[in-house]
Amino acid sequence: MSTTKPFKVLIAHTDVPPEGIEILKEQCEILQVINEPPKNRPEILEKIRGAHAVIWGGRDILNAEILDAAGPQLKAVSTMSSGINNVDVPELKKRGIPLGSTPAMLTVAVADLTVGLLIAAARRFQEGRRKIDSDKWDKDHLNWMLGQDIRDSTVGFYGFGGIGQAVAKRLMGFDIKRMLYTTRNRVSQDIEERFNAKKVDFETLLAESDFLIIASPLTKETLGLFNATVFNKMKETAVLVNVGRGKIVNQDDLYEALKSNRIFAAGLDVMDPEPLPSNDKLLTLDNVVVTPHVGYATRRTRVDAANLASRNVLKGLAGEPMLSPAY
Ligand SMILES: O=CC(=O)O
Repeated sequence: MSTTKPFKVLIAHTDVPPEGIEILKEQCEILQVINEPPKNRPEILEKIRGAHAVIWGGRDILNAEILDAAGPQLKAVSTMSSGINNVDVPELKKRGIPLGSTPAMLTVAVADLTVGLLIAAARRFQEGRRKIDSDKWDKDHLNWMLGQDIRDSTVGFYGFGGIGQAVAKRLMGFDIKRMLYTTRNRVSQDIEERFNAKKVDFETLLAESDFLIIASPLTKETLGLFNATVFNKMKETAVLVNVGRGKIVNQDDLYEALKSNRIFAAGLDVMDPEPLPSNDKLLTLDNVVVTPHVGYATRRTRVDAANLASRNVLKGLAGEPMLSPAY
């Protein structure tokens, strides 16, 4: 009996959790990339030939070259991520290929980490660790290592989609005073009421936030938006948290703002570039806490994301709308 399956799917990641792609197996032959990025482009170009769908990931860009190598039968692409900046979206659209992504699967894990970064930056975890490492633990002064209070604070969100709202939900337990948000479109009244959140203009967000959380995608409008001019409009006690994309922040300007204590601290899961070199000047500062873009690096989240990406491509292959379309 022939075991030929109607579709071929390329998994362009080396280590997608197998249980996340199990559902593809009934209908699809699975081709898996074996070599690690960034050196696996030749392998991808080779293996994608004749593929009907691809689960895309990593740093490399899925662009015309990859699509040409695949051939005209390619019907569906899904990332296992929220951001789709590793895909040439106009090129896919031009060819009428649907793109899926998996933002909803990431929300909880990223929101948890955001709260962690907020606390770590506000309460000076990085500096505290360095004090211990350098035998500078001061037991004699009451004003040593004082941090910022979260209770009764104003938390501002630049971007108030799924991740922002999940952070807001978690922060409800911290007795904060109010939440402000800046987005292009107002969220529903129901959501505003649930979080006691108010839409404000960018200037107000900067001036009034004690904690300012960037949870928005990288776009032409957000590229480099958080620069020296912006930091100069923030409170000196403000804590900035970025879980969006590194390039939303002008990192040289952030370095200066932190070094001069123009703002109090920053907690960053995203940087520019990534990986951030270990000799980057940002890492010399006490008042920045960094994590290596691990917002959604939890076991369950990876499986969920792979599962949704698989379901997206199965829908695309069936000519149906994807469960989580990126456009
Ligand atoms: O940053 C993570 C993602 O966009 O999935």
